[in-house]
Amino acid sequence: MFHRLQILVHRKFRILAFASFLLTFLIHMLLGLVPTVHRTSDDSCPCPPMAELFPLGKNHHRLQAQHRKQTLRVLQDFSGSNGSAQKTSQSLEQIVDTRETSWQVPGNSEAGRERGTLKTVNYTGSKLTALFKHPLYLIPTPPLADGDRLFTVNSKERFTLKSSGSEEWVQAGEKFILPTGDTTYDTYPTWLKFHIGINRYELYSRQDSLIPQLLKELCTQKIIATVQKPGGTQLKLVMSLQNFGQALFKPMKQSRYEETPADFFYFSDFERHNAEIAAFHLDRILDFRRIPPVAGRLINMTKEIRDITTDKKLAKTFYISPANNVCFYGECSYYCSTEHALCGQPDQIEGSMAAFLPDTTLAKRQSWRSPWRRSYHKSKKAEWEMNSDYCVHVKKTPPYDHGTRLLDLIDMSILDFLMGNLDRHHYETFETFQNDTFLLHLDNGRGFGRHSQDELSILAPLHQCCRIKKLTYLRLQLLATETYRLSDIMRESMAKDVLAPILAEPHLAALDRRLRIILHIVQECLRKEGDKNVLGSTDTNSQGT
Ligand SMILES: Nc1ncnc2c1ncn2[C@@H]1O[C@H](COP(=O)(O)OP(=O)(O)OP(=O)(O)O)[C@@H](O)[C@H]1O
Ligand SMILES: [Mn+2]
Repeated sequence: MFHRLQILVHRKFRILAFASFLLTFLIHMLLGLVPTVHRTSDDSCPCPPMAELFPLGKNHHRLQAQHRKQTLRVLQDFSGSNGSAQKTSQSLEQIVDTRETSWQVPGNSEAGRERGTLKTVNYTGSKLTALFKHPLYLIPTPPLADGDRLFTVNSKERFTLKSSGSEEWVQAGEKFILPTGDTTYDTYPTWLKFHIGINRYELYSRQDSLIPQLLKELCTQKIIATVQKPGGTQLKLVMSLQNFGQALFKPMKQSRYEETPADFFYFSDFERHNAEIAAFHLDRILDFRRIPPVAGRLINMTKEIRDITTDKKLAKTFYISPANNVCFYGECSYYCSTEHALCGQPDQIEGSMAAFLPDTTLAKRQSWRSPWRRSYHKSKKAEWEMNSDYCVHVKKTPPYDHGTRLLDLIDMSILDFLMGNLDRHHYETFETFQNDTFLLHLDNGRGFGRHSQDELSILAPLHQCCRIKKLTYLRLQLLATETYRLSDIMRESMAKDVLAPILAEPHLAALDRRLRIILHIVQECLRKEGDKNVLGSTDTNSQGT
């Protein structure tokens, strides 16, 4: 009898997990496949009813064809000849009160337990709110032209389980609460709004209630299915949420208060869940908006992983430790053994929940090797480490010879230097936008390992190329002022996370120190090479914001 019950429960979970996957897939199909009709389209909309959009196979081909058809937007001319853009940048410089800036480089759960040690901050009001109201954070992105959105949306189609055309969803639907609302858009779940908001210039927009809502859902929505994410070196899980959204879960592998030992190579350190969370906040504060939203969450390993996983191999790695805690180690190419097991207290474990990007069958991504990647070898050096003229070659090599790609990469090195991330071997872009788009900064788990050392080599792209986006430079200057001090803003931004404090105070202090180092390097470049060469003309566009 008990055995039969077990089979029944198991089957039910499998159906649920399958239904969740299918639903996610179908929603994207639905959005991607509707003939190109923009939200503003009028009554002449030739959209077929959703039922006609299936079966999947047929639609998959149609989708690919549509993606191919999307015409590449002609490169905007953001060069110095664009008078208005130049004027904007000049006036922006005046916005930053440089009197407040210090240019001197100086001599160059677990969370709950440590909450008491948080530094007392003696300022009133919200520095974060003030920052996001600053003119440097209000510069609009360019108007979106055809082909600038990742998905085209049928403006008339409301999101309902029935409209999905999937029997499984409709059956599973009783258990799920779907959004309702007056407009079609109101009926989309938050994760879907996030996906359809992605465009050539940004992963998400600035002043939007969407991201706080998405973060909230990532840490509160019921987890209905959990499986391992294949690929990569360390264990990570894909969790399906009650509203059919998905998250990439990285469990806590080491304490946020434990500094990476000086003798460790960057490639042998464990990833840090808190680094994933902090990286998202930092990226947003720098106004890059190139990291998918990440929230912390305390997971019940028994109920939210073991009991609901359809992954037998994963379930088999669960055990009870001598201290009576629940542990598991999963399957992966490194660190997936009893010696590296993840243990809860007794079955609660902290982790990071990253909002999932759209499925790659719907929005293909291109992976690029970083020209400044490390050798990933104990004694071998990469070319850029031996050749100080390395940037000259990079500048001549596509896609770095054109548009803002090199400047985008320099932005990324600034982000990585601030958090001490040496592990940026690749970056990704959405293929449909080809070479003229933002860079996705995925995989930030190796940041925030060391606070007592500043790894200057991460800044090699800035140092060797002596170029930076003007707007990045202006924002960095702003964040070096007392009023908008980076560490204060980061502390405040991360305080909203359920796992706060996310970063130990020495890591926050390191941010301010590293920021001064970056500014010092830029100033040296400006002194040596002049504004025109350093603050490259291609960054005067809004894409550079
Ligand atoms: N938020 C996300 N949504 C969807 N896919 C993601 C997301 N974040 C990362 N990925 C994909 O998952 C892959 C593995 O993720 P990640 O790089 O963080 O793991 P990893 O174990 O550190 O991998 P590696 O060992 O190769 O560095 C990435 O290459 C990326 O394509
Ligand atoms: Mn990694």
